[in-house]
Amino acid sequence: MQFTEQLWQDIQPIYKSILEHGFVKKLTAGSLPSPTFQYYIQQDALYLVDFGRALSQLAARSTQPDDMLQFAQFAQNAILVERALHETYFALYAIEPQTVKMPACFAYTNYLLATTSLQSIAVGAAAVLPCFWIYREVGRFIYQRAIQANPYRAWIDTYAGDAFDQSVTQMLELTDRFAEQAGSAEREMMREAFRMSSRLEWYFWNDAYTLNGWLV
Ligand SMILES: Cc1ncc(CO)c(N)n1
Repeated sequence: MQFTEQLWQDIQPIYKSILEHGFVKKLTAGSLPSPTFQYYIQQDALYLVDFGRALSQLAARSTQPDDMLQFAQFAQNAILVERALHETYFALYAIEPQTVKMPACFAYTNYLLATTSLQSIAVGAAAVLPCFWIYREVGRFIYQRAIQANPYRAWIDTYAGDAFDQSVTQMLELTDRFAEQAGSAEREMMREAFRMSSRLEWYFWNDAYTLNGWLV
């Protein structure tokens, strides 16, 4: 079994909770209230900048130029997607960027930055993998069920599309290669990082769904 197959098995209960979450259900049905989606988009714009920063960190720390190029391209893409959010959804809803990260976004971005900075590249790669992989799977899940006139069609098409699929495949190959070179203790840390980021993906949607803010 490929290492990444094991990672996916590990998170089955988390992934199931994501597919069953009200945010994903209502996004699929097209009935997600627009303030909920706006909250999500505003937090995601903040998330994507730090996600790009985490990927840049992995690029800088790569020992192989090919890996460096790959991570740098992923980082560039995160910022391009962030820009696209502004051009589409921020304009559509006439909303301003948010400046405050809410709890899930704060936890997730800080986790990604700390892990890609302080742990090995292999563990850092495992921490960023759910951002790719879960979005592709959730994107496809929604795509297969959503009607054409879904108001969130552009979002669905991005994550169910070929371009995103290609980067996920590349990220999976990288992770499996890192795992082959890692010892068993490091592989355990990779599993732990993958699981933690997967859990934080759930929290990210849950914060939007509940319009969660700082309670104190
Ligand atoms: C929270 C989150 N995770 C993953 C992605 C996809 O890169 C995204 N845009 N936002």
